[in-house]
Amino acid sequence: MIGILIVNLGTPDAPTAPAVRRYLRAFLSDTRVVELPRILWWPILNGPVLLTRPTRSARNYASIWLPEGSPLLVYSQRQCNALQARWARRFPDEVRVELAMRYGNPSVARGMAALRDAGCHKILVVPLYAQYAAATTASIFDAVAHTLRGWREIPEIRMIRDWHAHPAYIRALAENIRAWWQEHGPAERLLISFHGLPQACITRGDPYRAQCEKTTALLVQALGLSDDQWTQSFQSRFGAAQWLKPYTDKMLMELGRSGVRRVDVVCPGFTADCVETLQEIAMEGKETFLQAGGKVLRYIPALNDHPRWIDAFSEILEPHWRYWEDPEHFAVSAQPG
Ligand SMILES: C=CC1=C(C)c2cc3[nH]c(cc4nc(cc5[nH]c(cc1n2)c(C)c5CCC(=O)O)C(CCC(=O)O)=C4C)c(C)c3C=C
Ligand SMILES: [Fe+2]
Ligand SMILES: [Fe+2]
Repeated sequence: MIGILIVNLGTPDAPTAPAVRRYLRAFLSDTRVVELPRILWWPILNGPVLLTRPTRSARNYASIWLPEGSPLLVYSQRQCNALQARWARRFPDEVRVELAMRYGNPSVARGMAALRDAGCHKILVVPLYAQYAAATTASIFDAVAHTLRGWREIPEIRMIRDWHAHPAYIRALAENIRAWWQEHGPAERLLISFHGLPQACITRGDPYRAQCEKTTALLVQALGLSDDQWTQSFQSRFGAAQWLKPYTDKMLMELGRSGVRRVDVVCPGFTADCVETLQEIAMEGKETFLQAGGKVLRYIPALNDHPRWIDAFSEILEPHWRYWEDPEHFAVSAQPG
């Protein structure tokens, strides 16, 4: 049996300040996420950040919470279930898909143990991020490695690094947007917004910005947009440092002020809708745009568990685990040196 561990960021267990505090403490204690020396960061985290942010954040989560739970968890779980169902039809008893969260529940340790207990000796780790950043992708690798420290027999492991330019991903994004326009009519401007990252991460070598720009270029080309029909920006700034620019909120203000009346926003970096898309863009971003003079802001939903994304995602993942079934791969490594 081959195990597929799909890993997303994580989300609070409840839309309450204590649950958000627990989640933020785990998230923001990660040295991959905040790269400041602990002696500087610890008092800031345990002081202003964890005293004030959980209350405000909990309100944001409450405004988008689903009956089944946090949207990030609900949509990520549906993606896993759909992948599992799809593969169970085509390759009975060959693959087992588990969802894990880097911070909070269900944990990486639990997901790995579930795969081990199901008899998986080969595990493909899939961070749910199309664009690579050390803060997100590499941190998932850390969590997997940390879990394996407690195992005597470790499985064969592969990890997908990113899929920012994969034709199936670009096609799914483009079809998603085209279907939206067919149903709701076209917009004046498409704003393509990615999660931000501190500028210093790029200076230190993260390929994140370049990968976001590549995704945008391919998407715009697939949609056949001319340069005056789209803009790209980065959202979700955190803290006082410089983040990637242009900032999404500033861009929405500028668009509103410059007389653009109708803007559609799409967030290709998020495969599952979450507080950053449903609250920050669809609610807060909309208010910003309208206050600046805009008339209509529409948020185009993420790929979530739409069949066109499950098709594309399985196309992206299959070569990575079916490689284990390919006798040629073993023949190469078995050649006498
Ligand atoms: C898509 C890729 C992501 C990158 C890159 C990323 C970097 C990053 N994020 C923070 C701080 C916060 N992010 C928060 C939420 C959040 N971030 C991502 C994805 C990326 N983050 C997602 C999918 C979510 C949503 C989680 C959910 O529960 O819905 C939050 C928490 C929300 C809040 O309090 O506003 C923080 C904080 C940093 C510092 C960082 C890079 C260094
Ligand atoms: Fe984030
Ligand atoms: Fe946010």
